[in-house]
Amino acid sequence: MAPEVPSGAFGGSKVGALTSGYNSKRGYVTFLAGNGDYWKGVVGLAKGLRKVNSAYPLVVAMLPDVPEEHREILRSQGCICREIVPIYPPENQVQFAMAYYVINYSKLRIWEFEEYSKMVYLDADIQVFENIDNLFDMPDGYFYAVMDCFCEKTWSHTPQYKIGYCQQCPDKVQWSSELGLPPALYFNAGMFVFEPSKLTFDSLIETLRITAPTPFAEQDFLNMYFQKMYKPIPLVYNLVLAMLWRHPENVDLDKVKVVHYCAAGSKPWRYTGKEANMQREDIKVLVQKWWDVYDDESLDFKAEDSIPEAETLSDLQQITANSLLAAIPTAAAFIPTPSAA
Ligand SMILES: O=c1ccn([C@@H]2O[C@H](COP(=O)(O)OP(=O)(O)O)[C@@H](O)[C@H]2O)c(=O)[nH]1
Ligand SMILES: OC[C@H]1O[C@H](O[C@@H]2[C@@H](O)[C@H](O)[C@@H](O)[C@H](O)[C@@H]2O)[C@H](O)[C@@H](O)[C@H]1O
Ligand SMILES: [Mn+2]
Repeated sequence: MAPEVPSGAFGGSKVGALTSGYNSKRGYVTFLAGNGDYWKGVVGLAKGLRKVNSAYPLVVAMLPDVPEEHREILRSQGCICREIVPIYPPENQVQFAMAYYVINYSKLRIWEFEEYSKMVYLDADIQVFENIDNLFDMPDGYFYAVMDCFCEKTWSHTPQYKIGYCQQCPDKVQWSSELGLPPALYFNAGMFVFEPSKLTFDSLIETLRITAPTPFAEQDFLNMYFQKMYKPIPLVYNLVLAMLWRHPENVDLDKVKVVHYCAAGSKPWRYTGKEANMQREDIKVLVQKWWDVYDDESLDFKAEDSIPEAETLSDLQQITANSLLAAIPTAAAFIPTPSAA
């Protein structure tokens, strides 16, 4: 049962944000943990966002165990590095679909980034091949993400997998009422559009404390928590690679803007081609596309690339800000300069 989401938990009015001393900034955000090789995914993502002329910076929410050497590389690529305190689920005996998923609960810290009014979260194993800044203009108050697929073996613990039901083809296998209600629409948590809010963060943590962990860790938790606010967006914004062999009828690769290298063996920086489906021509093309961006030195960060703060506000917001501040001359002196991210 989804918990009651506190009213107003989806970012106050823009006017509120502007006069509260916070910029209503926008930003992309990813998550980095450990001293392994996911930093390469973040570098690829930073360069990919630059290649498609994204108007907003990339913030990296990183656990304390990310070494300084990796942080320096990310800063040199224009990333805004934000160290976060880890979040662990309650004591549990759950068998996570992947053992390392336990660290993914720390992703929840991005709701504390209140200096941003709206953010797009992207896993580090995602690449953006076409500009998706339009996502920031979708109506506030909802949680936007792409629907996942239940057909991979990683889902074998679920009733839907056992009967061959998948939300990507709901008419193929009818959901049996003996199993209770069909699963609610379920999103992949590798990419989503959200509004940072301390109120929401506190509610998330409060709810996490009393929620038994499940195999897909924070992805299951976020699906439960935002069930009533969730709005599916087209899969072009997060192509979960398994869709290529599980639901090819739903995929038009020419239209895909965002590729999520989440299938086993598909992380480009570790690709060997040995795992199932990794010898597919489309996989090889997508892995090469990732490397073409990663290796493109013309996409490396240069000081002139930096986005002046003022440009992170849309024209309308800037006008609103100016007219608001003009209307309250006394207060204007006291609104603190927004802290840097
Ligand atoms: O060792 C790790 C494992 C995961 N991650 C982060 O956690 C996200 C989720 O893990 P992953 O993408 O591997 O899960 P999948 O989408 O493949 O299930 C990654 O994209 C990274 O942003 C990380 O930084 N270091
Ligand atoms: O911690 C749980 C993770 O769950 C999700 O990955 C899964 C999911 O997509 C399944 O549907 C696939 O079958 C599986 O391969 C894939 O790893 C998110 O991508 C990741 O960010 C993270 O939330
Ligand atoms: Mn991922």
